[in-house]
Amino acid sequence: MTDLLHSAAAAQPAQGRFWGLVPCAGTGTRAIAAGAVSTLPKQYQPVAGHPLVLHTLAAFAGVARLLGTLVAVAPGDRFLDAYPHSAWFTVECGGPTRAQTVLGGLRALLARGALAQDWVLVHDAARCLVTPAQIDALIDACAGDGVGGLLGHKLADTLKTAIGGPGGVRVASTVDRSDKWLAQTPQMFRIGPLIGAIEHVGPSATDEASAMEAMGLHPRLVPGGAQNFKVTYPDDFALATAVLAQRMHGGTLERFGGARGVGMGETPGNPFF
Ligand SMILES: Nc1ccn([C@@H]2O[C@H](COP(=O)(O)OP(=O)(O)OP(=O)(O)O)[C@@H](O)[C@H]2O)c(=O)n1
Ligand SMILES: C[C@](O)(CO)[C@H](O)COP(=O)(O)O
Repeated sequence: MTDLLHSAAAAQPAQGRFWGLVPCAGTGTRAIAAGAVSTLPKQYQPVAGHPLVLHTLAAFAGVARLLGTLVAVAPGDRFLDAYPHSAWFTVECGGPTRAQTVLGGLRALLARGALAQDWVLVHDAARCLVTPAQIDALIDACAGDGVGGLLGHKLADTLKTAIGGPGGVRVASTVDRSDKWLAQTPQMFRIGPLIGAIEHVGPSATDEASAMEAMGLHPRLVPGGAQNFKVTYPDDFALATAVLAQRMHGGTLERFGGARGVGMGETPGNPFF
């Protein structure tokens, strides 16, 4: 894959090169119900018949402009060895927090031929419903931007703050939601500035945009969609399965016929792709 990475990078103009980076080193403590039979990390739990992260990676494989996608896994994690594909490769650079995993992945991209001015699209392994069209829309919206940006979703519900006390959790106030968005991924920034921002803000940054914001920048918000949610709680597996099943049976699962020819049997011995 490294050779392929270098030759693919050499073939593209340096100003408009795009990489994927999928942090995949979490454990999913909120998603795995207490007493669950399987303690596999959530990104490897079966969803619509396949490990969750493979749906995520299939979407990235369907985006022609990506030179490759680095999947940042925990040290010693060989789960994805069983699913080789020309569009992605794993690096065991997972850290104790998501930001540390992302930082390890960014440095690994540079070590493998990416340039500091290249764009990177960082995307949660756990957002398995993203589509190639959404990823392309983010690239279209941000490739000419001086900062970069992210997919987001405007808040649909009334927003409350809470106070806890002996009487249980109670409403403290209702907040104006007119300017509130839920931050989604992918989040797209140039590799060099993003490394600088994460190093500056430290390991607790929960997303790339907040690190860039800490540098005084204002990332572009690009509408994603309600379906691009993050599988976080036990109920989310059923919801993700239902959406994927509907897309498969409705014939709208474009990721299976993506730009890289992602279809059944591309990789011998791999039943998914
Ligand atoms: N140290 C970490 C923590 C998280 N992630 C990744 O970051 C994404 C978003 O994080 P989240 O949904 O919070 O995943 P977990 O940390 O696994 O979940 P939890 O907080 O419930 O344990 C996931 O794809 C997860 O694998 C990571 O790569 N490295
Ligand atoms: C990056 C993210 O998906 C934006 O919503 C999210 O912050 C990651 O999950 P976490 O629970 O904050 O680790």
